[in-house]
Amino acid sequence: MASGGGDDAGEKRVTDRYLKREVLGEGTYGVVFKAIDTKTGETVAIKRIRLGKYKEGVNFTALREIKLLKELKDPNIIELIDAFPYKGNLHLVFEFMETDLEAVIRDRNIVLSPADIKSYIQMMLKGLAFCHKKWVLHRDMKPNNLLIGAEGQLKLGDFGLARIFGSPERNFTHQVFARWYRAPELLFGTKQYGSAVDVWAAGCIFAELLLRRPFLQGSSDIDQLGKIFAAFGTPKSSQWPDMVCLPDYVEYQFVSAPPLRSLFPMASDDALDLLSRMFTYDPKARITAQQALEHRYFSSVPAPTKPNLLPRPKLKGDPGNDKIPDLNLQGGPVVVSPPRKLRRVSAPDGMEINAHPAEKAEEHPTTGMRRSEGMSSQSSRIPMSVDVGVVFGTRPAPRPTLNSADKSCLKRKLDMDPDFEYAE
Ligand SMILES: Nc1ncnc2c1ncn2[C@@H]1O[C@H](COP(=O)(O)OP(=O)(O)OP(=O)(O)O)[C@@H](O)[C@H]1O
Repeated sequence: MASGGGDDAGEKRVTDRYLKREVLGEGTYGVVFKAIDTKTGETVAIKRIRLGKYKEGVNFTALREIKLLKELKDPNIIELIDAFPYKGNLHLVFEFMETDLEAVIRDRNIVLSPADIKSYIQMMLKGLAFCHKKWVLHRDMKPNNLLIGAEGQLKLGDFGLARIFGSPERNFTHQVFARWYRAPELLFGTKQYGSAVDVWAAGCIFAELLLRRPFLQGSSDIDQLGKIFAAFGTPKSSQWPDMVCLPDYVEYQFVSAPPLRSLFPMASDDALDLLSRMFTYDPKARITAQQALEHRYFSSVPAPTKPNLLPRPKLKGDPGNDKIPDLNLQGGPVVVSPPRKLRRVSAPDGMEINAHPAEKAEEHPTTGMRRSEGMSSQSSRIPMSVDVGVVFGTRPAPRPTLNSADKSCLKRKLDMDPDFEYAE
């Protein structure tokens, strides 16, 4: 996993129980570091969430949900071992995982066989199906949230955290997920969504394993829809009747879908069939995680590779491991644009998408050129080529603060280690 220098390398202990080791990295919610659980001798990963930045306080719902996550135990879900406040931060203790699926996909020395891909997808769907059965949505499915243990087992990480803490860059309810993994109903602004959004994202991850690059790399929400429509065709209202009622729905120029086989030339017929069901436009008609597990793709040959036989990416500290370049394959933080109305643009060959004036003035991620500055009308067409992920920066996050009442509540509410002494 990622490693790096710590901002508090001098601090050795997190409570009497956890002995701190190196920083593993920093994500949306805060710093993650390695630690030793002196009670069990196990290595753990502690995610430190800065509560000081939260404005509205950690409410009872959040505490209840953290408690719920602690009870969410499944072989394909990262275990939340413990949760406690310490020095004004909330600490979430997870089982330690060696690497993640993004590292596997990016490691050019790894050849993934169809059986390996099947194994990863099966483990991902098992974790997802378990959580959906318990009425928990993930809402941030992407390859670097799929962690891989020393025995090759894949586990879903960050489950439910998007719901509990939200995300600094995703202020609106439908702005969950990194953009490339966002379902079309979210891009059309739905506020009422269900487990189907996780299945769409899982389909994107399946596609990414097959292609070894992110599948639908939109550079803005509008562009993301354009990428989706270019791949699967513009949805007809007969395919997705509720689409026209969605808050940000606008009519798009009709684009017909290329054969799915042309997008995934190496995939088996069964893999393509499952993919097409995971990418069904109407969330109500989209296959569920449980149904996907029962799809013939998993019972046909080849059988999924056993987790302990899956290829292992080079890890930090492995001999001869070069630094993996940071390609920002996830697209980075997502900037939320104010709600906007779209206007239609002419479509000479039926391939242009509707573009908003603000969209047209957006800076091109790689050329730095503004769309309105001399980019030909071709540039607003839905490109089928792959863009590199873009980070446009972040904006300050409104976050709840933890007041003393919240702190004592947190201490009471979390099912904490009886040995733990709360210390400021
Ligand atoms: N259970 C774990 N075991 C080992 N490393 C972990 C664990 N959880 C997270 N990490 C590592 O810690 C770092 C930060 O993880 P975190 O989940 O906070 O953010 P992220 O996944 O990098 O980004 P985002 O917050 O956008 O999902 C990453 O390098 C991640 O791989």
